[in-house]
Amino acid sequence: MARPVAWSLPFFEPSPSSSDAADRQYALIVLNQPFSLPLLRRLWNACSWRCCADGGGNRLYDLLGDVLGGERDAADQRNLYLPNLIKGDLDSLRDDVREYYACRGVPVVHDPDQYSTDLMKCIHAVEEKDAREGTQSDLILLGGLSGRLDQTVHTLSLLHKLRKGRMRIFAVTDDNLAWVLDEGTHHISINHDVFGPTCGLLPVGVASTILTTTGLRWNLTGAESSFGGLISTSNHLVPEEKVVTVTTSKPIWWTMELRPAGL
Ligand SMILES: Nc1ncnc2c1ncn2[C@@H]1O[C@H](COP(=O)(O)OP(=O)(O)OP(=O)(O)O)[C@@H](O)[C@H]1O
Ligand SMILES: Cc1ncc(C[n+]2csc(CCO)c2C)c(N)n1
Repeated sequence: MARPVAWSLPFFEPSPSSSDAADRQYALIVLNQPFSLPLLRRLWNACSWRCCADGGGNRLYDLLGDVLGGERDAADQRNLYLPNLIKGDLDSLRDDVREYYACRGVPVVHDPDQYSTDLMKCIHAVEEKDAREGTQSDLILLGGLSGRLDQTVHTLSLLHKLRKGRMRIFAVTDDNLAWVLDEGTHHISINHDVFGPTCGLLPVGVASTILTTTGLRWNLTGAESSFGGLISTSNHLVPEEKVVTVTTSKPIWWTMELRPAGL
């Protein structure tokens, strides 16, 4: 029997405990989807390397321009949030944004391949960076769970496919934090100030799975879950339980709601 996998989420802590911070380092990929400034700040500060996927650069640039005080303050803000890389087929990155970041030394890499998405190109860039620098990053995707349905399903499929890789990959929006739990047992540490009340276990990409849980309002005990049958949506985290456990016979998407005031 494989040992349980422990999941802590230090990138959502205002000041991560030194043991969490020492354990793992994170890379951020900003996708072309809306996000709030508090969410950007939290994730940006938790990551040591940041990359924009094509039009993700526009999102970063525009959000940091929406500050009180006019263009000067916007420029100051943008200088505090310079990505390490912008990469993609560059059909979405605006010329003014490209020029702004290129002038400040941000590499803007054009990869014209039309058989891989900008998200895949950026994940590859993180792998290359890790190989180059001898680091091992976990990955946070900012966006990718809403908007266009084909892109959303692409995110669901890609993280499912990459679940056995070296990197842990999380998808984050202002509404959700979600990732794939591989077959086995998982212990997920929950900060109830940040997450809840709702959560879900979504059998995407598997015919069916057998689930046993603790720490949820509606726990499952050896229950079969499938698209054609039961899916645990609109479940609730129990505030008194600091750890949720999930045992699953096949990979499953785990998703938690973010509290609006949690950041
Ligand atoms: N509407 C959307 N809904 C969900 N995710 C999106 C959406 N638009 C973009 N993304 C994510 O942001 C990344 C960058 O998007 P961008 O708009 O720059 O390029 P795209 O041409 O639409 O996407 P791609 O080239 O990857 O197919 C995409 O690879 C995808 O992961
Ligand atoms: C079967 C198949 N379907 C769609 C595409 C198109 N496509 C997939 S990824 C990508 C890059 C977008 O930046 C594009 C255009 C393809 N090549 N093959």
